[in-house]
Amino acid sequence: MSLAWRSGRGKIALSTVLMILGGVAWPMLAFALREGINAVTTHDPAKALTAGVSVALLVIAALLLQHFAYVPYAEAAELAVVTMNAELIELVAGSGRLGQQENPEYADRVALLRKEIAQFSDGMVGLMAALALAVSMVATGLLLVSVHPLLLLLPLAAVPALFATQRAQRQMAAARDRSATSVRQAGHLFELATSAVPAKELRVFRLQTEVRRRHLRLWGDIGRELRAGELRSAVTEAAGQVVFAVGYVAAVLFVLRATVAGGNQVGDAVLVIVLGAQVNQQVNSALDLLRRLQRMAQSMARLRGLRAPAPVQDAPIAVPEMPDRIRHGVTMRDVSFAYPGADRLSLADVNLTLPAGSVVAVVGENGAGKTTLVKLLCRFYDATAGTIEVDGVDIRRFPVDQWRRRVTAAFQDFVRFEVSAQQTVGVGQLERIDDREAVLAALDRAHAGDLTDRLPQGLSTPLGNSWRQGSELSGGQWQKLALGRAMMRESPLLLILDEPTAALDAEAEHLLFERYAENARRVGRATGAITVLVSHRFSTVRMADLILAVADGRIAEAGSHASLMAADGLYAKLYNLQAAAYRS
Ligand SMILES: Nc1ncnc2c1ncn2[C@@H]1O[C@H](COP(=O)(O)OP(=O)(O)OP(=O)(O)O)[C@@H](O)[C@H]1O
Repeated sequence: MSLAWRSGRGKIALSTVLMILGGVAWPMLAFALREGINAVTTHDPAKALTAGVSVALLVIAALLLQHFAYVPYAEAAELAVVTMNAELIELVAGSGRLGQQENPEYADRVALLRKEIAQFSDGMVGLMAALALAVSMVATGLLLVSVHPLLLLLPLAAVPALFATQRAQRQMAAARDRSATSVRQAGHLFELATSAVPAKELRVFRLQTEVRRRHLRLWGDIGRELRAGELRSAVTEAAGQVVFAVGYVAAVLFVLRATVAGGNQVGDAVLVIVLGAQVNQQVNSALDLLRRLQRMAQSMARLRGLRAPAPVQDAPIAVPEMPDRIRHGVTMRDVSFAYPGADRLSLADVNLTLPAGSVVAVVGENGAGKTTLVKLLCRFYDATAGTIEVDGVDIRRFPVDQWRRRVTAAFQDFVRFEVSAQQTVGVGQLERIDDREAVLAALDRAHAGDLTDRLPQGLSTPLGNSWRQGSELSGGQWQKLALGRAMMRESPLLLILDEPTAALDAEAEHLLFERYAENARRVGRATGAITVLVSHRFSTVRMADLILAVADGRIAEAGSHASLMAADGLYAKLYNLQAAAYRS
C-alpha cells in the first residue's frame, strides 16, 4: 500500500475521494427514494421534485465516479506487481547456493507464486477500494438505524458468510497445492512442445502426439482436483449465504409489519428493501475483498517463506582474507556429500589434493559424481561431511560471495544469453562487460577469436531468436562464447571446465586444450590457479598434470596419464576402450 501511495499521492488521494463519493451514492440513493416516496404519499410536489433530481444525480454519481478512480489504482497495482516480481527474482536467483533451486518443492512454491503475483493487481485494486466500501457500509448502517435500531442486526447476519468464505478459501488453496506438481509438469510439457530447442527431438522421435496426450491427461487430473475443490468451497460459501438470506427476509417482513401497523411510512419500507439488497451487495463485495486479501496473504506468506534465510552451515568464526594466490593446493579431507532429501551419497570419503598451478582432469562414467565434485568446489553446496581447504583454510570460512569472485567456470549446460556477442561474453566479468579489448582477449584465450569475424556486426551482433534481426548460432558456437565468458576473469584461483567442449569437434577440443593447458600452467605458476576439467575425451584428458578417475562417488584412481596407464586399472580400461573405438 505504501508503494501505491508513493506511486502518485495526488492521483491516489483524488481516486480515493471519487471512490468514496461513488460508494456513498448507493445508500444515499435509497435515502432519496424514501424521501421521494414519502413526499408523494404526503402530496408534497416540491419535495418530490427535489428527491427526483437527487435520485437522478446520485444514479449518475454511483455509476460513473468509481470508473475514473480505477485508472490510477490499476497503475499503482501494476507497480506493486513489478516490485514483487523483482523481489521474487532476487530471492530465487540471488542465493549463492543451488540447493533450493534444485529442490522440487521449492520449484513448486516459486511456480505457484509466479502465477499468483500475476493476479496480484486485482487484489491490490480491491484493497485500495476497501476504504470506499467501508464508508458506504457505515452510511448504510446509519440509514438502517434511522428506521429501527434492530435493523443493524442485518449486517450481522453476514458474519457466518464471512467465516464460510474463509473456510472455502482454505479448501480451494488446499486443492491448488495438491495439484501444484501436476501444474509444474504440465508447464514443462508445454515448454517442450512449444520451444525451439526440443523441437528437433520431438519430431525425430515423433513425440508431438505423446507430449500433447500427456499434457491433456495432466490437465484432466488438475481440472478434476480443482473442480472438486471449487465444488467443496461453493457448497461452504452457499451455506453462509443462506444464513444471510434468512436474515434479509426477516428484516423486510419486520419493516412491512411495522408499516402496515402504521408505525413507519411507506418510504421506510422501500428504504429497507433497497438497503437490504445493498447490504447483500456490500457483503458480497466485502467477501470478494476478503477472498482476494486471503489470496494475497497466502502469496505474501509464500514470499515470506522464500525470504526466510536458508540454514547457514558455515557461520565463520573469523573471516580470513581471501588469498591472492594458492601456494600449496586445494585439499579435500574425508569429503562426503548427499543432495538434500537424497538417501544415498553422491560423493563418499573423498581424500585428495589438487596441487597449486596444476591442470586436473576428472573422468568417470555417467552419474559417477564428477559434476557433484565441481559443485562442491564452486560452493553451490557444502560437503555433508569432511572439509575442503585452500592452503589449510576451510573454504566455508570465506564468504561465499568472495570465494565466487575468484572462481570462474564453463558448464556443459551453458546459458545462451540472448544479448549482443560482446555482452554474452562480457557478463563473465560484469565490471568489464563493455570492454571490447577484454572480450576479444577472453575469446582469444577460449580459442574462439575467429568467431566474431563471421558475425554480421562483429561483437555488436545481437544473438538469438528473441531479437527480430538476431543471428542464431550453432551449439558449438554458443559453447565457444560460454568458454570465452569463463575466460573473462584473468586471475581466478579456480577455473572449472565441466564438459565445456562437448559441442566442439574432437580436433577443436584438442587444439583448444593444448593451447589452454600451456597457458594455464604459466598463469598457474604465478597465481597457483588450479584448472579442473571434466571431460569424456581422453585425448584431452591425457594432457592434465593430475587425472582423477571417479567411480560411484569415490576417487578410484589418481595420477598422471603415464602412471595410470602403467597401473592398468579403471583409467587405462576407459582410455583403451576409447582409443580402440577411434582406431576402428
Ligand atoms: N540435484 C540433484 N539432486 C539429487 N541427486 C542428484 C542431483 N544431481 C545429481 N544427483 C545424483 O548424484 C550422482 C552424481 O551425479 P553427477 O551429476 O555428479 O554425475 P556426473 O559424473 O557428473 O555424470 P555425467 O557424466 O552424466 O555428467 C548421480 O547419481 C545423480 O543421480
